Amino acid sequence: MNKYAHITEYLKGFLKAEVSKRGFKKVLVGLSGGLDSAVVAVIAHRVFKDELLCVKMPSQYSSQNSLIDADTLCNDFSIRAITASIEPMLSAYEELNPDMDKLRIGNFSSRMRMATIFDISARENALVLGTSNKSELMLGYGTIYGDLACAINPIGDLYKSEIYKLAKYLGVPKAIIDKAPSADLWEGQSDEDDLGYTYAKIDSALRLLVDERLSKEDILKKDIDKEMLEMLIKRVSNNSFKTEMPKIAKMV
Ligand SMILES: Nc1ncnc2c1ncn2[C@@H]1O[C@H](COP(=O)(O)OP(=O)(O)OC[C@H]2O[C@@H]([n+]3cccc(C(=O)O)c3)[C@H](O)[C@@H]2O)[C@@H](O)[C@H]1O
Ligand SMILES: Nc1ncnc2c1ncn2[C@@H]1O[C@H](COP(=O)(O)OP(=O)(O)OP(=O)(O)O)[C@@H](O)[C@H]1O
Ligand SMILES: [Mg+2]
Repeated sequence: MNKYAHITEYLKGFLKAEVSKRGFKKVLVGLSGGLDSAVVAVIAHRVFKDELLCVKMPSQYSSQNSLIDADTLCNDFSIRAITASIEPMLSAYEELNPDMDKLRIGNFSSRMRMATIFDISARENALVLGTSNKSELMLGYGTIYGDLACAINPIGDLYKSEIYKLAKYLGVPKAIIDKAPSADLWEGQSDEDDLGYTYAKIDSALRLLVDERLSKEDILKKDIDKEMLEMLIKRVSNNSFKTEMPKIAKMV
């Protein structure tokens, strides 16, 4: 069996077991029009069919292409979807806080989406599926208690470069595969511009650092850019809190 066919079957089994173990039948996916949520939606649809509901949550900063790409995916795969705009909440908060920079607006947008989809999860008696990949999780490239929040994440152990291959295998529309990954939190945002390097380069180094646990010295012998490696080591260490539970004071 092809590697990505095998991964798909494994993730279908994982989702089925984990959702049923928690006593649920329905799942939600926040659908942005980007690659990660498209892959999660297509795999979840194979398992849950009409018990999957995708939630599109545009803001005034979402690009028009993202909205079109999300609709194309839903049409191609007959996936159920609703729209819940975060624009009114975001505008109201921005009016009260006119000094916010784009990073704060972006993180606030991400948390408004989290609040919205978790409210819908209560209404629908459904679980929220996560869409953060391993590259993002390792680098802390996501908003804590925002897009990182979920009940179950099927793609958190797959690097972005693997998500591309999985998307191709699943038949995700070409427009979604071909466009640059973007958090779409402000106009023109691009993951690879924010991070400074392509995911192909980042993932090659992360594999050596995280999976093979090689030392910095040994990684540098393998033709990896020194500045990038130093950035990655710093990010992995500084952002590890994003994948941990809050520390609780133990009474002694
Ligand atoms: N050591 C520590 N232990 C526990 N908590 C710690 C902490 N250091 C900071 N914090 C807390 O964490 C906050 C900072 O983290 P956070 O709020 O996440 O924000 P931050 O890491 O500053 O920014 C999030 C990054 O992820 C990107 N992003 C966001 C959303 C979606 C996507 C996407 O790809 O779709 C990408 C975004 O563009 C930005 O580069 C601090 O304000 C503080 O409250
Ligand atoms: N407009 C939106 N509507 C619904 N959900 C969204 C929206 N924007 C972001 N999200 C949620 O936040 C997640 C994080 O965004 P991120 O950009 O990392 O993933 P993506 O858009 O699915 O893929 P890509 O990284 O290729 O752009 C999305 O997968 C999605 O679940
Ligand atoms: Mg995106």
